[in-house]
Amino acid sequence: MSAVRGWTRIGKQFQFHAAHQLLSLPEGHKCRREHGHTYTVEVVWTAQVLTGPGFVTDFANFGPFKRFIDDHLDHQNLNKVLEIEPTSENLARLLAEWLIEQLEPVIEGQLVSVSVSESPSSWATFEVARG
Ligand SMILES: Nc1nc2c(c(=O)[nH]1)N=C([C@H](O)[C@H](O)COP(=O)(O)OP(=O)(O)OP(=O)(O)O)CN2
Ligand SMILES: [Zn+2]
Repeated sequence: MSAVRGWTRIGKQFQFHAAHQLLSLPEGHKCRREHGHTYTVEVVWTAQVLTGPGFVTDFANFGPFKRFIDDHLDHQNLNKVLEIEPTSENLARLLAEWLIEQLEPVIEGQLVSVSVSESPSSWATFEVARG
């Protein structure tokens, strides 16, 4: 065991395609009109102690999160399937809540952040506050 202590982070990306419109924006704003994005979601997960061959957690353990995205968000109109205004910021928080409630109790490590990107040039990150 090394004398150097610290936390190790891993990241995994997921994609989905969905339509949305931001109805809180003023009339005439282009994002008020229904349109679509190929969303990228990046989850960052951390642990202090590695398990098995040297994993924070097996990447395969994110399978239930992929299924949640596929079943509830992919090829959906986000305004119809969510109760929140579907901004990147709100989606990042919603997905973080799902990961903390559903995945943290059953796999090693813990959530650091969730980023949601509507395009390669824009993203929003929700960072979990601990302690
Ligand atoms: N802070 C945020 N601002 C905006 C969001 C958001 O989720 N958070 N979302 C939108 C719209 O969804 C819009 O579709 C994306 O906006 P924008 O990046 O401005 O549009 P383009 O992809 O067409 O990018 P260009 O740089 O204009 O080509 C708006 N704002
Ligand atoms: Zn949009």
